[in-house]
Amino acid sequence: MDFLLPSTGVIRYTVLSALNTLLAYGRRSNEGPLRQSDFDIDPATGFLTPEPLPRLPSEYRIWEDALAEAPEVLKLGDDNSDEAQSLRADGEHWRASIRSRPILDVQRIKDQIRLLQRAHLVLTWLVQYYVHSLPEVYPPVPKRVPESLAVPLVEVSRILGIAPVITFADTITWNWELINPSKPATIDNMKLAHSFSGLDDERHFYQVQAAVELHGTQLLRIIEDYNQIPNLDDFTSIFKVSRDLTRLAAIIEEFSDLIQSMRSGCDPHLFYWEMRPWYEGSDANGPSHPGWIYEGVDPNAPELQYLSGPSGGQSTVMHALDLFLDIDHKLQKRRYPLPSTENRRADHGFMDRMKQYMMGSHRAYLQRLERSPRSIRELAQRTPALREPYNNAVGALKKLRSLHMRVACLYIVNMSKTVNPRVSSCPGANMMERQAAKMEASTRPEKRDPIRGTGGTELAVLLKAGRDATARAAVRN
Ligand code: HEM
Repeated sequence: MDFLLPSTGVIRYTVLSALNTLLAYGRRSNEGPLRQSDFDIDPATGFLTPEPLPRLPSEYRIWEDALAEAPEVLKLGDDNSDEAQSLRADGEHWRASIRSRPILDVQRIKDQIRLLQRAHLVLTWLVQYYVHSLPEVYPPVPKRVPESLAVPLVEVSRILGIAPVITFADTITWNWELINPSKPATIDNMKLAHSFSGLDDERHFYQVQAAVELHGTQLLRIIEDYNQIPNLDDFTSIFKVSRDLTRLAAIIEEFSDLIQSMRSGCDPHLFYWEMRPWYEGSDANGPSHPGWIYEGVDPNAPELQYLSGPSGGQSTVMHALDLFLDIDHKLQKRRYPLPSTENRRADHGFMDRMKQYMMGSHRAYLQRLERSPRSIRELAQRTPALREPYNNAVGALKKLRSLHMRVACLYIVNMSKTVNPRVSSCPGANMMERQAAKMEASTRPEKRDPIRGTGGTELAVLLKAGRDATARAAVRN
């Protein structure tokens, strides 16, 4: 049964990863109270950096310049509009210059976390621009990421402990600037730094998610307070926990309102056809499609397993919430109602895998939270006065996941049935393309792959399983 065993690369990576975490956090071997400041979490901005990332120093200027130029000259590879055709030569020139660039050494910035984050952002955006502007070919072939991008990206990612691909951090938590630099980082004083489509819809899409992250700082404070209460059994402590759980339910409802507000500024059709194609990672089309090749990088390098696109599943705030309320996504605990057959079929490793797309320090925060001996669910089970507030928080999270499923359905499942607007400017080809799309749609149920999320997962099954796992956390009276 060799195929069930992890490869030596994976074992090496797991051991190195564990060693890394031990070395970085060894100072706290005698773990004291959980403190956010130990994990590069800012009290005001949470998992967002406290200030906008600085630009890279002059020796990396070719990366910054290429990123500034990309939106001017690159279009999606399947774009045959007149404008795209007129830019084709410029686009090829941009890609050729990326291929001809030297491999820059990142050692000079290896101790400067904000510059490393900026390098990750710039390189991952360049990779997406490069790969998705390549002209489409049939049958599809693996897309090759030039070594001038791939090699430094893998190196920077190793230092940060994050996947070498565009992540939630590169699009949301690091991708902003201040409107008024003399004022603090609040959602009203932030503007988007980079956008693929240039559309207001893309700005809104990022802004809503950044608002959830910023709002999440209140939730992080509740978690920290909970972990610092000296004695959980006295009346004052129970009263505080009860009040905090009630506040937590309200915060989760506010997250839901934010998700709901996506519709007011982000058009589903534009999201699906103009924005989402730029985010796709190596596995977006499922296992039967060829993925990407990182030139100059050992193809067995363990981090190359993590090349999916960005996903809300990479939000550290949402993971912290799940861990605090003890949501069992992996179906390891005996809870009721028992999981449905469809729930069992879901990708139970998804949320765990998504942690590899976070900064090492944020992943370490989650690991520390996971090891916390104080389960709030167990406390609620043995304390009648806490059952209702706990269940209300779980109920609010279940409602959020139901709402999120509807949003994902509207923006992805429904839109996947519409026709790609990027068809040839030639009316004849246009008509043929539409005809082909119609025929494809009519054969869809039997022939098409399942609808996948940005992270390459079977979307509906995954999201339903997450909602049901949440509902199962509720404690019984
Ligand atoms: C247009 C808006 C959105 C769409 C289309 C969307 C779509 C998706 C999809 C397809 C997944 C499945 C996993 C994957 O492969 O990526 C997912 C997961 C997830 N999304 Fe969203 N999402 C949207 C907005 C949000 C927002 C605003 C949040 C912030 C709370 C969020 C949080 C999550 C979380 C936490 C997951 C992991 C699965 C789970 O916890 O249930 N999403 N999303």
